[in-house]
Amino acid sequence: MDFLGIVDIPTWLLILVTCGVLYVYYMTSTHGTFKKLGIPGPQPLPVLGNALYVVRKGLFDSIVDGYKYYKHHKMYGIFEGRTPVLTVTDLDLLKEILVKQSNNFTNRRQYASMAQRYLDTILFIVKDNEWKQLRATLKSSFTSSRLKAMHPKMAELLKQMFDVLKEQAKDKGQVEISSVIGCFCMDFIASIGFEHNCDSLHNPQNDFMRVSRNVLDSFAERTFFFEFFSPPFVKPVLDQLGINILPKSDILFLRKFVTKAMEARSQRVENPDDFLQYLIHHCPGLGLDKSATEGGLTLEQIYGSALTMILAGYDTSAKGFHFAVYLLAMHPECFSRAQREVDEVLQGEFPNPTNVGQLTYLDMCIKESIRMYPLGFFFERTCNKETILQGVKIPKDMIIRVPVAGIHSDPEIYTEPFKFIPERFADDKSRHPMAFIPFGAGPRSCFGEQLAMQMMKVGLAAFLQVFHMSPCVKSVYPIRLKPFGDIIVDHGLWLNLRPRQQCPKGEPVSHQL
Ligand code: HEM
Repeated sequence: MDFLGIVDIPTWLLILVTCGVLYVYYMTSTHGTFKKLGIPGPQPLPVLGNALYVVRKGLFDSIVDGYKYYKHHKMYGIFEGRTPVLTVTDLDLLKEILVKQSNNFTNRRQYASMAQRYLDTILFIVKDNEWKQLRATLKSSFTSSRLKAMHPKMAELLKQMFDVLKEQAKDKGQVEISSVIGCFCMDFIASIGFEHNCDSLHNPQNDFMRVSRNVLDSFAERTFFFEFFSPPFVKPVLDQLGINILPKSDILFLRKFVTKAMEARSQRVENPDDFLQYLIHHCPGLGLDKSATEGGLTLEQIYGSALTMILAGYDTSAKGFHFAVYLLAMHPECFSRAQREVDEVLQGEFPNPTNVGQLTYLDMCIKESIRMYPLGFFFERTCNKETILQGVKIPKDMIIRVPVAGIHSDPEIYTEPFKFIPERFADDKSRHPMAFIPFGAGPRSCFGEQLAMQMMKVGLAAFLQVFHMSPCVKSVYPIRLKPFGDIIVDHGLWLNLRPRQQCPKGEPVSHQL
């Protein structure tokens, strides 16, 4: 093509350059948003926004640093590529957004490139009234009586986990705990969710575990790049091409698993009282229980909720559990105090949902562990409608980020925040309600908090009954995290495990070495 009568440029090159210019313009066109609103923030680069800082520091540390730097500005804005993200650092403002005016901040960011059509009924993702209805229907799936009913299964699997750990500790006593605890949590979730015995403790490579792990890892690894650099109109195209945050084949595998489990139940006279049965019971479309028609679930919502259980339930609890065990092992004084408490209070009785309520120091240890390593180290809301907060206009659709990791490591709230000091949780009342939010806050907070806390308390108490633990030569402390994705440890969690000579009377110890 003849360009201005001067040079002969090939058409393809002209198209390419035009597309490039349009892309740069499009990706940069939002970068004045925060200036217009009078909100401070680091200067964005064309196209990249503030991605380079996140790449250099890692997501976790960039949230801690951002909070520290902008704390006294109450909020600051960054750009993920072209997407403005408003991080709120003021605790009163956060209470306003998450609790008092939560009706204006109901939803989360929508991941257009997430194989969305298979996941748009997941509780974490659904919006507005659908979210309200779904949350209300699922509300009683984890009542305290249902949680108690799950306990025998938990005790049985803990016993199996301790046997595996004892076997691994036989030689030098050195054990990597994160993978074994991960297998325990997966077996527990599969069991209480779907009466499925995937036996990851003895076969960690089973399909259910492999596929679930792959879905979680893909989400952790790919989200950053998808969200930063692909403009919204490109995401559906990528989706059509099969390029997604989540591997479609794995999602389909998990859906098929749920379908098969439901089909098997339709042939049986008696069914287990697990999470899947709860969902089936609440799905009038399946015609199983006419009393459940009011506010019932659709078949797609059953798939979404089953996936929620697998994806939200397993990894979070596993990490919560392994951080607590590891941190205690790295702090011998805290370990001894927690073990003494377990021995004195439980008197050899196996921990259960009721008796662990008396373990106040253990509770502090778990809180301190999820303070230091909050698995949801940030979470988000979007603004449903324009809202004025302390004189600042928050436009509709703005993404609001809650910098949990920053708040949890604020030295004005927690002295020596990078030290493990469970005693700081002896007095919870003087702290601002938004200063400790490992499970989020307000009506959209974590749905599985009670289940997760029960797993961690019972599991940790049983651990202390059965093992002595201490650092070993392979232990790394302070813990190093991977720079991207979820909160992922960058090394094995190795420690020394010695089965205790004095057995408690409860179940698992009969398997002592
Ligand atoms: C230690 C373990 C866990 C931690 C630290 C954790 C943390 C969180 C956080 C920070 C949020 C966002 C809250 C917000 O936006 O205000 C969340 C949401 C959620 N969590 Fe958890 N979680 C854990 C375990 C679980 C378990 C075991 C399940 C399910 C069985 C679960 C299911 C969910 C769901 C469904 C949501 C979305 C709720 C909604 O949108 O209504 N979580 N979790």
